[in-house]
Formats: sequence, structure tokens, C-alpha cells
Amino acid sequence: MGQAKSLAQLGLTAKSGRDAQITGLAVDSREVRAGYLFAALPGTRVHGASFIPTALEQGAAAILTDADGARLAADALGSADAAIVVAEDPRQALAGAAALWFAAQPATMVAVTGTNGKTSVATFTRQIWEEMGLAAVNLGTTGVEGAYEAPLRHTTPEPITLHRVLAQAAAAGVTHAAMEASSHGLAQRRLDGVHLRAAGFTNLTQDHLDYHADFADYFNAKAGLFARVLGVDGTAVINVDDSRGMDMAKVARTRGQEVITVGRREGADLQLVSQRFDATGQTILCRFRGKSYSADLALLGGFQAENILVAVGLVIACGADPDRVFETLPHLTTVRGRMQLAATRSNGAAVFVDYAHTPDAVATALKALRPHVMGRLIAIVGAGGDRDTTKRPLMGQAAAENADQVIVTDDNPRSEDPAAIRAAVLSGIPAAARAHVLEVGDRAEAILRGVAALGPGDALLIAGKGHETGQTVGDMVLPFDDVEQASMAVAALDGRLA
Ligand SMILES: CC(=O)N[C@H]1[C@@H](OP(=O)(O)OP(=O)(O)OC[C@H]2O[C@@H](n3ccc(=O)[nH]c3=O)[C@H](O)[C@@H]2O)O[C@H](CO)[C@@H](O)[C@@H]1O[C@H](C)C(=O)N[C@@H](C)C(=O)N[C@H](CCC(=O)O)C(=O)O
Ligand SMILES: Nc1ncnc2c1ncn2[C@@H]1O[C@H](COP(=O)(O)OP(=O)(O)OP(=O)(O)O)[C@@H](O)[C@H]1O
Ligand SMILES: N[C@H](CCC[C@H](N)C(=O)O)C(=O)O
Repeated sequence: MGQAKSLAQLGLTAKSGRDAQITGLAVDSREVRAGYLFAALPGTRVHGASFIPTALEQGAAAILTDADGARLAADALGSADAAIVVAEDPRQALAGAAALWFAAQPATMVAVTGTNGKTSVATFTRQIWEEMGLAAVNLGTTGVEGAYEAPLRHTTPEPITLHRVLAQAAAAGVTHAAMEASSHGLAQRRLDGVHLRAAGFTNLTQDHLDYHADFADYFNAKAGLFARVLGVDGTAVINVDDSRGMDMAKVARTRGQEVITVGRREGADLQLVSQRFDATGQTILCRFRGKSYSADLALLGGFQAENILVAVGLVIACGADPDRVFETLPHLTTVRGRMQLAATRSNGAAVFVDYAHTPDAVATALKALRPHVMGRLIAIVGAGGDRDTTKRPLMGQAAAENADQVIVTDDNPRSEDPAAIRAAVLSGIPAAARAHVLEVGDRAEAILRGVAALGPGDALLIAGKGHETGQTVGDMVLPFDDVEQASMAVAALDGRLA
């Protein structure tokens, strides 16, 4: 890290065999310095090649782009004193170059993909490793957490940021890392340069159909983790309870990977045989390679047991002793913003904050709470702006079908009209259920009204924002934290701190 490297050392070959000494990498022209390689990537809004003249003016020593980019910037490139690399897939070439540039990652790495559960699985995997005395991190939506900590802007960062933090974590002594692989990250080859020992799959339901052309395209992006990123020597850990699990296992087996299937399904290598709930968590009974294991989990939500299975499979796939792995499970703790008990009213009613932001997650989270609730279950739900519009009515429907009362509110409207987003969520709620539905745009007021409605034995699920600490309205991020708001609402209503 830090020293100049030749293009050849970064696995790149320039046109006419010309080499260059590279002093840094940038994917954004505004970050190019003298001697840098500028990766001019095709974008969703503009081709990065439009910024090649700026990058050259700033002293770029080399340009990496595709054939379209080379054509677009032909004039600037023709007169430039810079090496030009034209790659069929420049994002993949950049991922490889970034890996070689930073040249260090924790020795044992795993990744997990799926619509829901990535942060939970990555966090549980890190917690298991830590309980086994290993220096570990998880890396994704909640940043880099564990033995090395850093904030991240993306679930799966672009390769330069990704390899920078991996190298920093390795330098800090981290030996084990579990990362999240988002479908955007996989489609954009952000993690193609990472060497993985194992990869996991949780589930596939609707999300991100604003970015992926259709559901098949979304599946294929996720399948890229097994079809491309995980090597033939890696192990795939697949939840076969999901309807696409078997398809994912087939992708892995076709590539020659060892597969550990997990789930409730009879015949799964790591099987969840039974699950019993109590006030503070659940007891699970599992079977792995003919041996039974029982563990008390201090985790609410049946779905968390499914995530635990994937995490256990990943840790075992990296060589751990299964007996030792199961011993750690009672010590695992709630993932921030995932089915987190945020406050309790003086009448005993509980308020949970959860990151459910897809139709399946809203349904799963509410169903998971039901066995713990003796009274009514109230849901606060909203949908994000500038994201998959087709999931909005489905989220409203999922809330109405699984809660006794629903409050539709705002969740990061971004550039959109919040009222229009709420209307789309409401449109999924059948007329017959409308009597139990309130529309309250202001999220703080929605939380106050949800908390106020709680009687003894009731519970409130505040869905959508989980660990987030801001509400994005237009270009502004206003401070907002569901857990804080829940506890303030309880304090205001009950005259005491939650
Ligand atoms: C939709 C999407 O994923 N976009 C990513 C994509 O940008 P883009 O194709 O839209 O870029 P563009 O604006 O068209 O510009 C094209 C290129 O020109 C470059 N540029 C642009 C302007 C300039 O002045 N100079 C310059 O060089 C840009 O850096 C880019 O490489 O390539 C960029 C560089 O790699 C990414 O930063 C950018 O992520 C944006 C910021 C983003 O918000 N992505 C989100 C949706 C995302 O990836 N989310 C997933 C999580 C999803 C989930 O599971 O919940 C994630 O992993 O975080
Ligand atoms: N295995 C699961 N099946 C269904 N829903 C789940 C599962 N795990 C988590 N969820 C729901 O999804 C929400 C988000 O969980 P988590 O953050 O672990 O997923 P994620 O895939 O990392 O999402 P994102 O990448 O968008 O952060 C949870 O708060 C819960 O409501
Ligand atoms: N990573 C997800 C998180 C969504 C969370 C929700 N609060 C929203 O803003 O839609 C996304 O960007 O789609």
C-alpha cells in the first residue's frame, strides 16, 4: 500500500503494451491526482468516460475503460500522454486491480447474499468468531464492526474502498471477516477481487426491481456470488427452505463447490429440527452430520434462527469444530435495529425497532412477533423514495395482513413527494382493512401515536429504518433515530424514561 505499482502489477495490460507507474486509483474523476489510474466506468446516468478529459488534466497516468468509453473519449485519449487499458468488463478489471493495489485482506473471509438477513448473518458470523477468541469483523450496511471499526456508505463498497478497509483491518490484526454482498455490489463486480473461503445465501424475495430488469436478473446478480466470486475450492452455504435455494445450490455444485445445505427441510445438512419460543428468545434444536445440538438463543424472531444456521454453516465451512461453534450460540446478541427491543411502556407493552424494508421482511417480522404478543400488534410502516416503486403496495398489504393496526408514515422520501409514496403503500391495503389504518406523514408523530395506542399485552413494530440515524428528505439528512423516538414517546406518555 502507498508505493507506486506498474499496470502489469495491477493485472492490467495497456494498448500497444505500454506500461505506467500508478500512484493511486480513482473511480471518480474528482478524486484523481497526478499518477493515478482513473477507471472510467459505464454508469446508470452517464459514462465515466465523459470525465476522462478532466482526469487527464489532473494528471492521470492511466485510464481504464471499455470499448464504448474509448470511443466516447477518442479525441482526448488520442492526444493524451497516458496508458490506455480497454477492458471488456472494466468494473471487474478494477476489482482485480484494487485487490492487487492494497494487497492484503483478512486471511479468512466469507460473504453472504440474499434479499433479507445479510447484516444479521454477517454480524452473527463475526460474533461466533469473536466468541471463539478470533479477531473478526463484519462489513456491510452497519459499517465495519468488531475488532476494527469504520463507517461505510454502501452495503458492499466499491472495490477501492472495499480493499482499503480490508487492508486496514488486516493491518489492525483482523484475521476473519464476514461481508455482505448486495445485488448492486455483485452486478457491479465490486467484490470480484476478494478471496473467499465460503459464501452464504439466505433468501430471495422482491426488492430492487428499480435497478434489476426483472426477478430473473435479480436472481442472476445474486447467483454471481457462487458462479463467479467464490472459487471452485470454496464452500457454499445455502438456505434450502427458500424457494430459490435449490437453484442456488445447483449453481454452486455446477461450479464444483462443496455445498452445505441449511434449513428446516428434511435432509438439509444442517437442519433446524425444532424451535421453541419464550419471553426473551428461543431454544433451537439442530442436527449436523448425524449429531444433535441444542442452544438457547437470546434472540427474538423465528427468522433469526434461519440466519444463525447460515452463520454456523459459514464458520464450519472455514474449518471450525461444530461442537465449539454451537457452544457460542447462547452468547450471541441482537443485531442493532433488527428486532431490537427499543422501549417498554409502564403497562408492559413493548416497542420493537426492525429494519424490515421489503414486503417479505415486513410479513416475516410481524409474524415473528406474533407468538410473543398477547394483545394487539401495531405496525408502523413506510417505503423509501427513489427505490423500487412496485414493492410499496406489497409492503402495505404485508403490514395489513399481519398486524391488527397499521400506521403508514414516511421513510426516507429522498427526491419524491412523501404523500405519493404513502398513497402507494396505502393502495395495497384492501378497503375492508382500512378502518384499522392511519396515515401520519410525520414519523415522530406516527411513533408517538403508535406508542400511545399500546394497551397491556400489546406490541408495536416500527419497521423500515432499523439502525439508521437520519431521515433523508430531498438532499437533506435530518437526524432521526427510531429507537430514540420510541423511548422519548414512552417518556412523554408515561412520565418516565423507557
Ligand atoms: C445505482 C448504483 O449502484 N450506482 C453506482 C454506480 O454509479 P452510477 O452508475 O449511477 O454512476 P453515474 O452517476 O452514472 O456515473 C458514472 C461514472 O462516472 C463517475 N463520475 C461521475 C461524476 C463525476 O464528476 N466524475 C466521475 O468520474 C462515477 O464515479 C461513475 O463511476 O457506480 C458508482 C461507482 O462505482 C457507485 O458509487 C454508484 O452507487 C450509488 C452511489 C448508490 O447509491 N448505489 C446504491 C443503490 C447501492 O449500491 N446500494 C447497495 C445496497 C442495496 C441493498 O441491498 O439494500 C449497496 O451495496 O450499498
Ligand atoms: N432470514 C430472514 N428472512 C426474512 N426476513 C428477514 C430475515 N432476516 C432478516 N429479515 C428481515 O429483514 C430485515 C433486515 O435484516 P438484515 O439487515 O439482516 O438484512 P439485509 O439483507 O442486510 O438488508 P440490507 O442489505 O438492506 O441492510 C430485518 O430487520 C428483518 O425484518
Ligand atoms: N439498503 C436499502 C435500505 C432501505 C432502507 C429504507 N429505510 C429505505 O430508505 O428505503 C436500500 O437502499 O434500498
